[in-house]
Amino acid sequence: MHMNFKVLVTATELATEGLVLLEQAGAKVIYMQEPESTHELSLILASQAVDAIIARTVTISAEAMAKSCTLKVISKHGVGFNNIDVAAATALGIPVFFTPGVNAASVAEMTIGLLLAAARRISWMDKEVHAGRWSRLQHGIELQGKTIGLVGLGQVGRRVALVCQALGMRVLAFSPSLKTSPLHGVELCASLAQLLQTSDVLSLHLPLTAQNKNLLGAAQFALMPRGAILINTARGELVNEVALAEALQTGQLFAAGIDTTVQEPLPDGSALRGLQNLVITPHVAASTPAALAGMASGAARNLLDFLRGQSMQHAACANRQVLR
Ligand SMILES: NC(=O)C1=CN([C@@H]2O[C@H](COP(=O)(O)OP(=O)(O)OC[C@H]3O[C@@H](n4cnc5c(N)ncnc54)[C@H](OP(=O)(O)O)[C@@H]3O)[C@@H](O)[C@H]2O)C=CC1
Ligand SMILES: O=C(O)C(=O)CO
Repeated sequence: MHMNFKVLVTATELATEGLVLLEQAGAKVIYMQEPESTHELSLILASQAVDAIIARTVTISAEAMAKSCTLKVISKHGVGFNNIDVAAATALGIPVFFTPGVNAASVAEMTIGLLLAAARRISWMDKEVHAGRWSRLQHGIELQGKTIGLVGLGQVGRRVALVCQALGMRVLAFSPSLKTSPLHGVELCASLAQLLQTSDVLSLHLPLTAQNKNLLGAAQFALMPRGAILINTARGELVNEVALAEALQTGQLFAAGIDTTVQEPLPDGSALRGLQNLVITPHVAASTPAALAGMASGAARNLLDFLRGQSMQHAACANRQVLR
């Protein structure tokens, strides 16, 4: 069915695999010039008849949604929909769809990359050698025989668990809704505190919600064995960044590897800037061609199916009640 409608992508581009689906359906696709600008988002929604948003990382607030009289559906390009005010969308009868699983392999691979880079000080040594210094005294640590604690054991966490087992690590996990472990050899902890106390490495793989903002701060780092490693490819706001910087400076943490920060892009005055034992990437864990294709086509398909009035029974929806 050919339709006449407008889709706003909150980025400067969309992978061809999604774009083709939209264009074949007759959509006019528009983009943002500054993908992190809430101001630009509001301006577009106020001035153009947008029917659907494909949401990347910019905040989609109640105020922004209220600017539009035509918005019918929000389709998250990815998994973590914490940047979307789902309660406000629900009040307006707007469903929020997302695309579980399609980026999990890429995110798990980045998690392992950050873990190895942090444990073996790879990024720091690389900079040293490029700068003409042959520094061989910064010993990294071996992971075999160490314990990794996973907070969240969903699509990403499970993949990370399997690779860590192959590295010879003991794998523990905390996920409140799990009563039995879904993976052979992965032991469940009864509480986050228990996980923290027993983990040489902690890796975050849970969604950000209003309840778990600042899940990790000074008190939680103090519970961990001295010299532990933190990996965060989930969301920056799960971690108090000032406490993280201090733990890295005092040696309470040996190193950290993070792909997400509280504010993105990382602001000039951030406590995290310049720390030698911090490996940091700009929220790109899911930015491989394979994952981008999966997210773009999944997000496009979700909004098209919804606008065509098809059954959304099998689609992942953050506010399924509006579909009834
Ligand atoms: N850096 C990046 O580019 C990317 C980041 N992400 C982030 O990673 C997160 C995980 O992704 P993914 O594995 O695909 O998501 P999943 O939904 O598959 O897994 C999340 C898991 O976390 C569990 N969980 C929920 N609340 C808690 C809690 N308080 N403590 C411990 N576990 C909890 C969930 O359990 P239950 O379902 O029972 O509630 C679920 O098993 C996403 O929410 C997203 O924020 C994801 C993709 C890309
Ligand atoms: O899928 C997600 O949650 C992402 O962060 C993708 O960038």
